[in-house]
Amino acid sequence: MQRAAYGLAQAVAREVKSIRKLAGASVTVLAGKGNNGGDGLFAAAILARRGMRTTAVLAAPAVHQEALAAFVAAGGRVVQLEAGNAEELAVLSAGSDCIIDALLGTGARGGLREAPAELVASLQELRPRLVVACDLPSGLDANSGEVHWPVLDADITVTFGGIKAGLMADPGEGCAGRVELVAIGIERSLESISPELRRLTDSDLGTLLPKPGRRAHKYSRGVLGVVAGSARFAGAAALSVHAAALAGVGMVRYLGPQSAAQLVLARTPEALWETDHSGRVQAWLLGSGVDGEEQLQRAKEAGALALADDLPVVVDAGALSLLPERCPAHWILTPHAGELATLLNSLPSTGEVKVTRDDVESRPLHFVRQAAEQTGATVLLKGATTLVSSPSGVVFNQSEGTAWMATAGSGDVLAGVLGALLAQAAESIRHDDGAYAALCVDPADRWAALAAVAASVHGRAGALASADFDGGPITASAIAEAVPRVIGSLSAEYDPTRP
Ligand SMILES: NC(=O)C1=CN([C@@H]2O[C@H](COP(=O)(O)OP(=O)(O)OC[C@H]3O[C@@H](n4cnc5c(N)ncnc54)[C@H](OP(=O)(O)O)[C@@H]3O)[C@@H](O)[C@H]2O)[C@@H](O)CC1
Ligand SMILES: Nc1ncnc2c1ncn2[C@@H]1O[C@H](COP(=O)(O)OP(=O)(O)O)[C@@H](O)[C@H]1O
Ligand SMILES: [K+]
Repeated sequence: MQRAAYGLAQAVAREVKSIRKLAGASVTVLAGKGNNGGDGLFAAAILARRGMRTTAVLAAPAVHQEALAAFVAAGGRVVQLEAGNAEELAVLSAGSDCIIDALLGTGARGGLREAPAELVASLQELRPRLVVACDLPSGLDANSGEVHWPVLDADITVTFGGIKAGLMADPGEGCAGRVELVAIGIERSLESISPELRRLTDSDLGTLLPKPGRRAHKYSRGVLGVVAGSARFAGAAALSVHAAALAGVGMVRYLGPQSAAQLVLARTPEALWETDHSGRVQAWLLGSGVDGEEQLQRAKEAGALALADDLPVVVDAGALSLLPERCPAHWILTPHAGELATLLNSLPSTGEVKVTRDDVESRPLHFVRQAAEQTGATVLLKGATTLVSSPSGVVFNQSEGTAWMATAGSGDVLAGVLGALLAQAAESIRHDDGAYAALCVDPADRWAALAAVAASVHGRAGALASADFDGGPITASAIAEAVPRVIGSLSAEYDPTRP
């Protein structure tokens, strides 16, 4: 607890010092009855000894006794939160330079209630200057990222021992601000426990991104078959094929109506327009912008071929309704929240109660796992944070994008990038050359890891494209155009001397 409190106090001191002198600056700790409150009070005691004016708002009649004693001994002021004074204490707290949210930690069941809930709701409206959450924002479920409102949005969350899943999955991630990890000496015992959520780092991405060997040719690089677009949604075909080409695929075979093919070829003359399914491919991309019987039929036939030949498939948008009874893990479904709800409702194993888009947005981690488990596929759930669940339940989570990416066609670009990576990497995934093993990715979870690479490349490309316009808006086409730069710079991170 002392290590946790020390780490928390250091972070608060550093942040406050970046705005004003520490001595004389004020901090208010909101302390709950459990150990989380104890951490907050111990941290505030350290800050009081460093000359800060400290106030503790006690949210329960009895709080951590030793921590409270240390806080009082250090000169801290104590006020008791009661039924009638929540608003008054919210105004008092909002006046301080920093608020430490130590109401609830990992031991919480459900969210804040009564006076603490009132306090936090009022504080949120008063827009405090700086909020540092102790371990996690109070009201957030550490394991699922589910949020029980009200929650005080943190600028920084100082978390202990390991980054909790709930800090990396929406909607929790959206409340946590920047997450900083403080080591408290229990990490070794955590190593044996497989992490709930995993985020790939720059060098992981560099390691997993496929690279052409010196003697590569276009067929050995991987060919992607694409059934996307339709007369109505021709743009989806053009975007996904172009993105696949920019993500380094050896070749694209496009299957679709002539009107869409014309647009595809005008945009990407490198692609081939095929009128039947006879050309060999290493992976399929099915569904983006697919509409109408004829194109759905093409997607269905390609899906059947993929099953027969054991080929990996990206299943997007229109093709999500064409799943076999049980998918292999190398079928990667790419729904957004609404599509995931529809998909779950179409599965006999979901049961009577219908899942809504809101349900998925409130508990994305839960539902992405459920979909992967029920379908057998790898499921990539799109959103501000993208979650990829392997059917084993291991989840990767990437969140490098920008909200400007919420624009039409952005998902088609992601599908193209993922298809391109699948076509290139299918062989090396099946016969790992050591890259996945080096990153401790189980064989069963390699498809999910590669899908996470695609999500990460896509998110970074969006951020880079927006940065080109000083953080301004972007089109889906601009995301695609930035993909080669992202792959180039990440590949440079790859250190071939890694074990
Ligand atoms: N190795 C470790 O684990 C380390 C842990 N550390 C720290 O400990 C924190 C976890 O501490 P914790 O277990 O005491 O839980 P925490 O959330 O502070 O309080 C739970 C208490 O609150 C109550 N309560 C529950 N739900 C409630 C609600 N909705 N609304 C109101 N009350 C509610 C419940 O009481 P009950 O409902 O049973 O009366 C229970 O007694 C963790 O986040 C980290 O900061 C670090 O020091 C480093 C090492
Ligand atoms: N707020 C956001 N922040 C970051 N990325 C986002 C955000 N909203 C959406 N995205 C990303 O943009 C893409 C949108 O895909 P999708 O909903 O399928 O759009 P479309 O069907 O128009 O192509 C996904 O990759 C998603 O992760
Ligand atoms: K907290």
